[in-house]
Amino acid sequence: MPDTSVKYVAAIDQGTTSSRCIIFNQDGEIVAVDQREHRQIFPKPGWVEHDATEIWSKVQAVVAGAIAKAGLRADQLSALGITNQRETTVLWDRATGKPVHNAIVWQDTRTSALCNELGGADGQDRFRETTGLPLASYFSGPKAAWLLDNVPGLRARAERGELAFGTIDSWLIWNLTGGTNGGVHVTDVTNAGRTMLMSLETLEWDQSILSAMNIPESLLPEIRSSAEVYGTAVGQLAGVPVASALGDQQAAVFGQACYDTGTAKNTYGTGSFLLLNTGNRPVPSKNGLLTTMGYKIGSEAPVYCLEGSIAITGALVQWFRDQLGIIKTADEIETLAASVDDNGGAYIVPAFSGLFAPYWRSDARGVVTGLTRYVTKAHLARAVLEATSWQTREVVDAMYQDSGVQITTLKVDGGMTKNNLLMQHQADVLGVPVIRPRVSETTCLGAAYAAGLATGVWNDLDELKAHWQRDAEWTPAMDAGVRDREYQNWRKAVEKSFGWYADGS
Ligand SMILES: Nc1ncnc2c1ncn2[C@@H]1O[C@H](COP(=O)(O)OP(=O)(O)O)[C@@H](O)[C@H]1O
Ligand SMILES: O=P(O)(O)OC[C@H](O)CO
Repeated sequence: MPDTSVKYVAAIDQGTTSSRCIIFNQDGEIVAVDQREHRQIFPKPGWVEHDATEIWSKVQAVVAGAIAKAGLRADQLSALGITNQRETTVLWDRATGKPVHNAIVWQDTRTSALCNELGGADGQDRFRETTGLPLASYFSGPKAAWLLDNVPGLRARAERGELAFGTIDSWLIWNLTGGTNGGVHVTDVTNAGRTMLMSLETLEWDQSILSAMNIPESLLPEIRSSAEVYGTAVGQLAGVPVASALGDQQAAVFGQACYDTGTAKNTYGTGSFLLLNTGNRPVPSKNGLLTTMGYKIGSEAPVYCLEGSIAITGALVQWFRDQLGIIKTADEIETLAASVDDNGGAYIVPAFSGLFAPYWRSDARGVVTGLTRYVTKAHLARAVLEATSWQTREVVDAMYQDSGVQITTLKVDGGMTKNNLLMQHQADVLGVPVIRPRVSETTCLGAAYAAGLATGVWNDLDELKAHWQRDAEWTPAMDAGVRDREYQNWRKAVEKSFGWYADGS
């Protein structure tokens, strides 16, 4: 039976491949977890969609599952926090509550040509000063513009004020708080910051970008902080304050207690996202990173981050398993890779949908290079894992060049961090210790923390920081000469991936 004197906070993590709900107690410990996958829809090469209605059903199911497993009633939850896959774009009809098209997922490349067109003479940097982002198919604004221009009737309906735009946080909050029956249409600064429509300075929609992309403001949600009560849930969570929203990578920053300027975390999932807290001012990037929001607690000053977004890391392990069939489970890759001492000279650059940070090359495609007859599947298994650590090394180098901050330890989380060989290689190629916390579900934890701060479950960041505990640490052991030589090889391999896809779409 749950302890009735303890306060509980629920968090929903709506991710790219699955949704989960985790309930935490006041010590930040997990009480119950429920998780469900949703369909990945691939209508054409490079296109990736989700059914937002299916996502909403799965979210309701995992909330019910987690509450049941915890043996709690909704009225025992002090708050609900939301964290989500970022950039994925939903348009829905305000009157019916139904999406007007499948959601366009962050990985979808259909807007590459539109982005090239929008860039004009300024190219990728046209909106960078205002938004911190290079023009790339990754972000939501061009996805919304594409829908308005390509789905018959949508532009007229949007101009009549009949439609709503949202990233997944907005879609969930609107539904959780009543949908067509009074649902609130809001987003938080971390999600709004990934649309390429928000100014990092004012934290408001930027009129000149809206007009350049031809997006009516009436579509857009109100931008709020990441930790405040947006509304009260109805339905199975009736009465629970919906009290936080954070993009999943920013939620991991919050859950990893990266509250001090100069602290960083890397989350290793489908892709990997390394965020460095740069304090209360945005730091512009000249080296292929994103300047992005970290979080904003109520009326406090916003915190900014530099981000190195890597599109494919864990997804390369999935490809090795599912497309090549060399391993049967993701865990097997460690045993196979450990059966040899090195990569045998082979490198794999997983530019499956171009390369994100620090290159932003939509013309890149994957390469396997350095092959000789000596190379076995075990060497390739190593090359798969090393692709993750080398890509991370490149974004860490870019962080240093942009911010002058030399990362002295790296906090890590996500599904790949259970791979010891990978984590050791990561420490080796960065030359700094890599540390994993005891609660590895840092994304949900961050959303729960923010919701709990907004509702008085926790008082301040110091209290949250005290919950963080080390679980495992890997220290660098590689000879510096070997490391530098291998890094050069990696960079040569990356160059070979450029220019494979001529029109960049
Ligand atoms: N033992 C392992 N070694 C390497 N990669 C792994 C291992 N176990 C899982 N993965 C990878 O981790 C990813 C899943 O991590 P997760 O944090 O759940 O990702 P996401 O939230 O993006 O779905 C998958 O891409 C999978 O291939
Ligand atoms: O859902 P994830 O964990 O793959 O994260 C996706 C990122 O938010 C994309 O920007």
